Amino acid sequence: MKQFKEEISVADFSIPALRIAGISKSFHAGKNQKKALSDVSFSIEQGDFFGLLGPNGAGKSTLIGVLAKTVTPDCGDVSVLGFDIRRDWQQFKMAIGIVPQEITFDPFLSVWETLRLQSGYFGLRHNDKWLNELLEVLDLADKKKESVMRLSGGMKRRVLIAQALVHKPPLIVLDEPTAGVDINLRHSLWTFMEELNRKGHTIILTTHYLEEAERLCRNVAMLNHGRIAALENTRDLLKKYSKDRVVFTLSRPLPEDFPIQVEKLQDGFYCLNYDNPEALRTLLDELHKRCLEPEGLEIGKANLEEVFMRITSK
Ligand SMILES: Nc1ncnc2c1ncn2[C@@H]1O[C@H](COP(=O)(O)OP(=O)(O)OP(=O)(O)O)[C@@H](O)[C@H]1O
Repeated sequence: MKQFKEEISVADFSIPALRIAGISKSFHAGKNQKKALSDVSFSIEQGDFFGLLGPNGAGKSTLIGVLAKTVTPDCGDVSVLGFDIRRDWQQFKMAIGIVPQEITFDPFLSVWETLRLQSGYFGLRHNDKWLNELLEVLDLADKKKESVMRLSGGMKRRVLIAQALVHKPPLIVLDEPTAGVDINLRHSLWTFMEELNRKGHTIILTTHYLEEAERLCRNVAMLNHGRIAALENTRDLLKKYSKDRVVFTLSRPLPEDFPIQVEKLQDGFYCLNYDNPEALRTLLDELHKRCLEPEGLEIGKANLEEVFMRITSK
């Protein structure tokens, strides 16, 4: 992935990149009412790489819809870099770029025309230098004149990203940017997002690929049934809800008086969850003392998937 030439200008760092306060939203489906968001509040600092996670139907897209002003909340306030979504809509929309999940383009336009049109939406007339740089960075330069509808799925996704960045928004929201994308493109998109973040953009990422969120996001919010179920630094969350574990196999059963409490998974298979790597050394020493050398040993690291399962099954 190529490097950006231009850095973005940053605002007063004491102002949150995004502030969401008391957002609720219900949808009417016939006689029934579905509460998609219930009193959701959180703030994201400038420069953060933030994961918005949650199972299907948790309310992520509804929240992004609120940011895009395609969903009107029943109550609550939203501001980006201090600009209120209602009072300061012009500044708000200049400060945020949303990469939607759905791929929708005008089928008759080329890549270049799509980006020019989007620039026009923001009133940017002399934007060609930046648009060319975006095409270059996203490896789309040779597709400039091609009709967007003729591009492959992965290329279309890149155009969606370029489209969201035409006005160099300080806050970028990526709704499932890697859904259905092959592993090579996924890796290059990660590099691209990291580069944007390094240049000062605040990034909000929603994804169902939890290893992706674990790798990229410094902080995460987990939504569940429209409520914030966890809001924390990713590493702290891992420490709190997930443990490292070792699964080991023995040819003989563990003696009843074995001093360490381990879980028996099935005959010959045992598991120990631990916080401190010292516990693993102690386990191996105790096994060794009893001439019980493990035949197999597999170490698993704490991961966000486990945290997610615990929090969302509560
Ligand atoms: N326009 C709508 N009319 C009625 N119900 C809706 C509407 N939009 C969303 N919902 C409901 O609100 C809830 C939250 O949906 P939302 O799409 O925000 O979840 P999500 O976390 O984005 O899910 P996914 O991961 O599947 O994209 C769901 O129960 C959904 O059916």
